Amino acid sequence: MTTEPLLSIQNLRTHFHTDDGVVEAVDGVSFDVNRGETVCLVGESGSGKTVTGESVTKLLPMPPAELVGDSVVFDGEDLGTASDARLRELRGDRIGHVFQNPEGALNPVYTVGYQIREAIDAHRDVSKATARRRAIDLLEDVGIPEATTRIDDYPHEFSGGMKQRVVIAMALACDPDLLIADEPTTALDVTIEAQILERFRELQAEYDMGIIFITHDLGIVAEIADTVVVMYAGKVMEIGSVEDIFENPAHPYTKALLDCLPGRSGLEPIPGTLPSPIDPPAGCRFHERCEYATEECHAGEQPPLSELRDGHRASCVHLCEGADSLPDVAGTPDANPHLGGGQ
Ligand SMILES: Nc1ncnc2c1ncn2[C@@H]1O[C@H](COP(=O)(O)OP(=O)(O)OP(=O)(O)O)[C@@H](O)[C@H]1O
Ligand code: NI
Repeated sequence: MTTEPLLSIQNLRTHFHTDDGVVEAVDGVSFDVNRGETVCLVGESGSGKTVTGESVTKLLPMPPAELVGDSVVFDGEDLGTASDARLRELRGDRIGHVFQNPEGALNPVYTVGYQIREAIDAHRDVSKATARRRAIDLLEDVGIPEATTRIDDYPHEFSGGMKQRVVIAMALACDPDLLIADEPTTALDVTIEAQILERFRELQAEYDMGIIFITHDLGIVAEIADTVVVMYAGKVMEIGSVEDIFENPAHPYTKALLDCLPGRSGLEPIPGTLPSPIDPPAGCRFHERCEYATEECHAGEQPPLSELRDGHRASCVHLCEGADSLPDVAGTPDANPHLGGGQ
């Protein structure tokens, strides 16, 4: 038994070179994924979740993308220096991806059966008949009715939700050690969603698969996550066990996200918008929207992630040096001049 993490991301920085300037989409993100562990990436739209997932095996178009601070170690192997051929070998075999957009993941000119068999053939030496049998099993596993006949249909003959299931089946074709699933169940109804999540769980139990699960749905996070990574504007704001995050959220951003959950104080989205990824503000990237922000939050770098409890860390100046709660500034008028001081 090895105790090394399955995947270790250290100071990942992924930038895009655009006509308007450099987009710092992911700016110093670090976390580990252990075998059998589900790590959920959460955060508002544009936080850098997808770019983080796609940086692992360099699925991004380079250029415009560039991996600046580049340390991704998968099962002891440095993917930062791995060749393109090696990365292709790992993708779809030991590392499976479910993309946020299923349309882009399927080729309209081939049947879904052909595409799943290709995914198997590329990495396994099996007969055509075996690959076909396996493809049918995979389609059944993700809840496609009459998989034996549906396998010969083309992508356009499937509804959006069905296409998404095909994409999930493809990602699972080679029993990956690591599954990176980007909003995999968003297009699906809750019954199928539950069925797919159950399938992930089974594979986890069977093969000790590690999962990076990207989602907006904090209800799913509460259900499936072991560890939660809260991202905002390319940075990790907080990281901890699912219990830490839901029962003891430390960063004001995490609290604000949780407050948007049904049954909590409000259903309103967090006021304000993400800062420009080209010219992010100094200090904490959340300070312009933070009700706890004080002068010291406006300058310098994003505060380091400081440890609150075993493995529970948050990036907030008010929580440094072992303090484990925020100062009592909420509600204090003009604690944060950006918010207009409670007028
Ligand atoms: N090809 C690209 N060129 C320039 N900027 C990009 C590119 N791809 C992503 N970005 C930018 O990188 C940042 C992070 O995007 P990303 O897609 O990772 O966010 P996300 O957290 O996955 O959001 P969502 O929840 O909407 O999927 C955004 O500011 C986005 O505009
Ligand atoms: Ni995304």
